[in-house]
Parts: sequence; structure tokens; C-alpha cells
Amino acid sequence: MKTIINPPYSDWEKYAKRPAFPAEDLEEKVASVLEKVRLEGDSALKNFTLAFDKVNVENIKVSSSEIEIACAEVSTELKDAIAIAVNNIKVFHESQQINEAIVETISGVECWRKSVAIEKVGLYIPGGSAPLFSTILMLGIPAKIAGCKKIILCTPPDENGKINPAILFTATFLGIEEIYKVGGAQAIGAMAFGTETVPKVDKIFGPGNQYVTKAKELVQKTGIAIDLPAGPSEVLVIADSSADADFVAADLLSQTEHGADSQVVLLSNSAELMEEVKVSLNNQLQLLPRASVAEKALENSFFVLLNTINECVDFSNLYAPEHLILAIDNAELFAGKIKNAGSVFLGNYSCESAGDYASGTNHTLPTNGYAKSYSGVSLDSFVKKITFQKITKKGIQNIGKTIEIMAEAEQLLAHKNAVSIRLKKLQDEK
Ligand SMILES: NC(=O)c1ccc[n+]([C@@H]2O[C@H](COP(=O)([O-])OP(=O)(O)OC[C@H]3O[C@@H](n4cnc5c(N)ncnc54)[C@H](O)[C@@H]3O)[C@@H](O)[C@H]2O)c1
Ligand SMILES: N[C@H](CO)Cc1c[nH]c[nH+]1
Ligand SMILES: [Zn+2]
Repeated sequence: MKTIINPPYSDWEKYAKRPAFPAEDLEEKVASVLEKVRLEGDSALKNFTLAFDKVNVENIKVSSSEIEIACAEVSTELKDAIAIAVNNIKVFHESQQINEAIVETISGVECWRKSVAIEKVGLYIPGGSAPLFSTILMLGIPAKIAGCKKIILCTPPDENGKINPAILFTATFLGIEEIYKVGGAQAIGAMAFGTETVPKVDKIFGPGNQYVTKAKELVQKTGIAIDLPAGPSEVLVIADSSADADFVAADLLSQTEHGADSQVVLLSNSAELMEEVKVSLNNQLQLLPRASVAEKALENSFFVLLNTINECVDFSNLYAPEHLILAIDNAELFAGKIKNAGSVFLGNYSCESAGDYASGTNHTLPTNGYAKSYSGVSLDSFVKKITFQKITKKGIQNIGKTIEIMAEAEQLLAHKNAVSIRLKKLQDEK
């Protein structure tokens, strides 16, 4: 872990960067996987699953008996925890339903907007290094609230060709029954183009590794919508001397265990706090079962000592973290200055894991600096907003002249005529 002490502002851009470890020929490799899936359908899915997941899968679709067996294997304790998380995530996402008013822009001209669910959506649930069943909650709950008619789910099988029981239980709990055993770029190709077994969808959602993220980027060019670029997890903590060093270290470690390509960052105005966090980090690291993954992620991570919390906020805005924790005095005050972040956690007790699982906010968030321009997944991600308008005779008389003048100035006389013809009719009726 690198520590950078009071870097000059001109160097900030250089430091505020993610590690890049793209697989060799990533784009070429993913493009060829997608093309094979498009041309060969299920047989390509099975071949790639054998090649990348090292397992022979006979039936790509998960059967109802597999689901039944899996649901019985999940403990009551976990089922109860999932039910509480579902409730919180539901409440928060339901609050995003807004009924927009009909607006009369000028007498006789009414405009309004309506949210209409995207009909067919495909959810990708990562399963390479950990079975992220919590991601089903983050995608499935808003999809259900939005009213998406067809919701399918793809996730990679384990070495025995099975899907983790918690994934099957969570999907079933939300009423998602179409589940396919396929992961990586091949899963994205299947949902984008459709195969004999996997249906084509209108929009693909979900985080994933570099193969998944690249595949989403590439299929987007073929006309399929995607949610956002959601790659390796990251967290940036801004902490002052009021922070609890053990809490800060625990929060940093929480995101390092997602993968060696994750990055965590600590910004502080206190050298003492930074030293305490380092000691705590090393102590807590020893206790983690995934310590070797976390250690690798720490190698790509860094601490920056700055003069003030305002400077820390400015650096963070430049970095645009997926998750931002403000472990500082007056966190609310500084929260108003945050311009770029996926999700913000205020105060010493707002740990990032809460947002990952159960507080209610969505954990599918933009990484790699995309928080500068993208929002995380929300109810809006699952709808299209269609605008409507109703113009009366009086309305066209009120805005007709304006449209005619503008159309003529653009030299689009057919546009002008569509108005003029109506105005003339109204004139003739008089
Ligand atoms: N940003 C977010 O909102 C968010 C949320 C959750 C997880 N994540 C991130 O998602 C990622 C999940 O990654 P993962 O790997 O655990 O699971 P994954 O499901 O994304 O990827 C596993 C699949 O990758 C494919 N694959 C593996 N090696 C390959 C190779 N050499 N060539 C081609 N394909 C290959 C396999 O088919 C495998 O099924 C992590 O980086 C995690 O940090 C991000
Ligand atoms: N931190 C991840 C998003 O970057 C989400 C997650 C799922 N499970 C645990 N964490
Ligand atoms: Zn996490």
C-alpha cells in the first residue's frame, strides 16, 4: 500500500486512477465469444462453460426440482435475513415511483411524461469468485416494482455444474423463475442475441468481471441497452481524527475481498489516524479467509495525506469513487460538496457493507470513475419515460405561429406546413 504525502494539486490527476489489468487481447477475445454465441447459440454456451468454468452443463436452464432442492438447503436464519433486506430495498425503491403532473405549457397545450416498464430484462449475477445473491435483490426488486414482464437471470455454474442455493432461493423469493447456468461474456451474448434456450432481452443489467463488463460494452453497440459500467468494486474513505481507525480499516478491507483488481483509498488530514489504520489493517487482514485476494487488492490501493478535509473532498470528486465513506466530523456538511460518487455513507456507523446488503440503497454502482456521469441502478433503470402531448384547437392557434417561424428559419417547410394546414382549416371554419 502506497502512501502519498501532500501531493501538489497538479499531481492529483496522476494518482486518482484505477489499476488496469486487462486480460491480453480482451476486446478481441470477448468479441469472438460473442460472435460464436450469436452464430452457434446453446452449443457455444456449453463449449465456453466447459472452457472457462471447467464444467459440462447439459441443461442450461435450471429445473424446478433443482430450485426446490436448493430452497430447502438454505437456512432459516439466511432466509429471514434476506426477507428483512428485501423489505428495506423494496421500501427505498418504491419511494422512487413518481407520478409526474400534466403540465399546461401554454393555454391549450398539455404535456406529460409516463414511466413504462422495459418489457424483457436480463439480470447477470456474478458467481466467479463469490455467489453474489445480494445482487439479485438489487436488480430483481426494482425490475418487479417497475413491472417488467419478463425477467431472466444468468449466473455461472460451480465446478459441479450447480448454482449456489442462496442464488436460487433469492431469485425464487422474488418470483424470478427463468434462471440459466451460464456466466461471463457468453451469458451477456446469450441475453443480447438469444439462443435456443436463453431468450433475447431488451436490456442487460448487472456487475461482473472484465469479461462481463467488456461484453456489455460490445453488445451495446448492437442495439441492446445496458445498465452501466459496473466493474471491480472500490471504496474511498475520507477520515479525520474523529474516525475509529479499526472501523476505517474494516471498511477498506471489505471491498478488497471482492477481487485482486479491486481498489481501496484512504484520504485523511491526520497522519496519526493514517498510521493507526495501517496497523489495524494488517491485524485484521490476518483474520480474513480471503486474505490473499485482499492483499493483492491492497497492492493496487493507496493512502493520501492532505492538508484539509476540503482538499480530501476535492480529491474524491476527481477520483469519483463507487462508494464514498465520510468518517469525519460534520459529515452532513461535507456531503453537500460531493459531486462525483456512486453512493455515500455518512458517519462512523454507516459501513459500506450496509449498502451492499440491506440498508435499502442499490449496490450496483458505477466504478472506474464512471460515477462522474452515471448513476447506480434504480427504479428508473427499468423504465422508459415516454412523453405525451395533447394540443387543442386553441393550443395550435396559440403556438402555431411560433412553430411556423422556427421551421421556416430551419428551412424545413414541410414542418411549417403541418401547422399552417391546421391553422388554415381553423380560419376557414370561422
Ligand atoms: N460495481 C458493482 O456494482 C459490483 C457489484 C458486485 C460485484 N462487482 C464486481 O463484480 C466482479 C465479479 O467478478 P467474478 O469474476 O467474481 O464473477 P463473474 O460472474 O463476473 O465472472 C465469472 C465468469 O467469467 C468468465 N471467465 C473467467 N475467466 C475467464 C477467461 N480467462 N476468459 C474468458 N472468460 C472468463 C467465466 O465464464 C466465469 O463464469 C468483481 O470484480 C466484483 O468486484 C461489482
Ligand atoms: N460491494 C459490491 C458492489 O461494489 C456489492 C456486494 C455484493 N456482495 C457484497 N458486496
Ligand atoms: Zn461488497
